[in-house]
Parts: sequence; structure tokens; C-alpha cells
Amino acid sequence: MTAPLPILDLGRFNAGGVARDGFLADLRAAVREVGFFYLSGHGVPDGLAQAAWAEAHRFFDLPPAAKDAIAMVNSPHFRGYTRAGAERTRGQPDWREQLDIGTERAALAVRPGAPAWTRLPGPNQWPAAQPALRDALLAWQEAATTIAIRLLRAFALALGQAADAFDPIVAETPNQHLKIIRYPGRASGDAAGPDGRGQGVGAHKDSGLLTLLLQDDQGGLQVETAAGWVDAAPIPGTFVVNAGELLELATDGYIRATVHRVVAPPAGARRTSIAFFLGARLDARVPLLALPPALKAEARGLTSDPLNPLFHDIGANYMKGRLRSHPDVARRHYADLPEVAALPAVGEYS
Ligand SMILES: O=C(O)CCC(=O)C(=O)O
Ligand SMILES: [Fe+2]
Repeated sequence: MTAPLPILDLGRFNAGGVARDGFLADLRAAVREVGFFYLSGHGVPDGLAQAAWAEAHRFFDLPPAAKDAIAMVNSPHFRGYTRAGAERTRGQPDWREQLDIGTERAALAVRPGAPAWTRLPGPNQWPAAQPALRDALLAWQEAATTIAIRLLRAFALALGQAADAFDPIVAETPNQHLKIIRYPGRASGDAAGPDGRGQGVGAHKDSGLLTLLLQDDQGGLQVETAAGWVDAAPIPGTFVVNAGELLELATDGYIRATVHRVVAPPAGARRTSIAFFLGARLDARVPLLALPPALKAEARGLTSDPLNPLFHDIGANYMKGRLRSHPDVARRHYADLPEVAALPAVGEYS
């Protein structure tokens, strides 16, 4: 299906006046109805994305041993490389390799009895053979963070809030999470997947506030809408933006954290993406916004999922997701937590 997803131009927001009002009205409709849109006019210099792409491709082309040398299982901070085949979404195997990074910082000094999430901040792992990867990805992460925080201000205004309504939960130490991802080609029938094609990543919602995605020209990202699954076909110069579960929680379901998936490329092809997830500070709680009456009347309430309960306590919510996605890391570094014993052998993504 062709893409009916809206395209929003951030230049209209930056321009102010009636252009801004029009942007906010379109944004409000987009986040309530679809929860996914393309962002153009974001003003991020092209060179930053080009550098991130070039280094991402170089990384995935490293020999397997060089990538395994920075395996995520080495890191109590859930940073590093994960081979294809180590994740499942709702029981079905995903097929993608990825490198996870986050804010580059020293680990916190953790007091005994402190919440488990205080062990999450810490250094990234970088491949010794590719020193340029670090600068390119950290620069991209900073640029994406700036745009995501500007968008959050637009979300707040679009919902009748003060522009800074979300500022306290992203101030100074927002939870930055960047993944470069490669989906190898998969012969159809390889594994049960959508439309008889293989599953790249199964249907899920993102858990943070906002996701900003760069994708190459292969395609495969699909979004669940009232009209069924639609393709988020690549549009050069744009990001794909979607809201995560924290915004659904903060708005009592006015904003939709939309289900999406990636269909694996055919055998012989491959797909690469760069996904930035803006999360809230781990020490914060998700606020419940007081929506103006006209918007409150349209809020749908939360779509509760017994397999994936949501916590307003952000650190606990994020920790739960990391433990489920990467049970090997959980067992190596978090075996003291009671919930770790119950984890399945392979990561459950969503
Ligand atoms: O690779 C993509 O296009 C999307 C990836 C995704 O949905 C995720 O990692 O949460
Ligand atoms: Fe996602």
C-alpha cells in the first residue's frame, strides 16, 4: 500500500505565527490518528546523517569477530553489539543485527539497595578497528536529541499545554538510546512472517517518548492503522517520527503509540536503519497532563497489554524493557533481581 502517512514540515513550527498554528493542528491530528509521520524541514545538516550512514555501513561490514568483541553481554549498561537471531517479538524470531549506544558517561556509584536502573548509565563500547564510529554516532545522537526535544515542545503546545510541559522529564540527562540496525535478506518462507515474508522485527510499540528514524531506500517498515498495515516507504531528507508508550501514558491515550514492524528484505538484499529513541530521565515519573476539555473528550484511554504492563516510574519501566530484550545481559549482570530468573532464553523485544 502507498504511504498515507502525513508529512510535517518543522520549518513551519520554527517560522511562528499562522504557520506554527497550522503545523500544530496537523501535528495534533497526526499523533492522535496515526501516531506516525514524516518530518521534513528539520534543519539537521546533511553531513551528520551522511557520516552516521557511512560509519554504520562500515561497522556492519567488519568481520564477525570484531563485532562480537564488543558484544552487549559484556556491558551492564546494555551497550554494544547483538547478532542476528538473538531477539524475538511475541515468540517469533526477529532477524537483524544491531549496535546499541546511549549517553556516553561514567557509570554511577551505586549504593546497595539503590533502584536497579541506577546501574544503566555508563560508557558505550566501540570497535577498536573503527575509531570514527564514535564521533559520527555521538554527533548524530546529539542532533537527534535536539530535534526530538523541540518536537516534544511542539507536542505540548499542540495539546494545549505550556511549551515546557515535558522539559522537566528530559532536562540535563534525558535517556538517549541510539541503535544502528541491519536486516539481512531472508528467503520467503524462512520463518513465519508477515505476508509469507520473513520477520525483520515483529509488531511492537516503542517504549520511550519519541522515536526518530533514518532508513535507507530498501523499505520494509510498516505501520498499523485503522485501514490495516501501511508501508512507511522511504522519503529522502525526512525522518520517520513516532510516539512511544510514555507519551500515550502522559496523555491518557490521546497520543497513540502505534504498533509497527519491519518486513525482512528479500534474499540477496539488506536494509539498514538508524533509530534514535528519546526517553525520559530515569529518575522521573511520567506526568499525567491535564488536557483541555475538548481534547480530553477525545482521549481514548490506554490500550492495556497484560504481557507488557506500563509503569509511571520511568527507571523501572525502562529497566523492565532492557531485561526482556536482552536476557543474556540480564543473567550476566542482574542475576540478583528476582524478575531475571523468569526471563525466557532469547530476548523478547517489545
Ligand atoms: O528499523 C526500523 O525501521 C524500525 C526499528 C524499530 O521499530 C525498533 O527498533 O524499535
Ligand atoms: Fe520500533
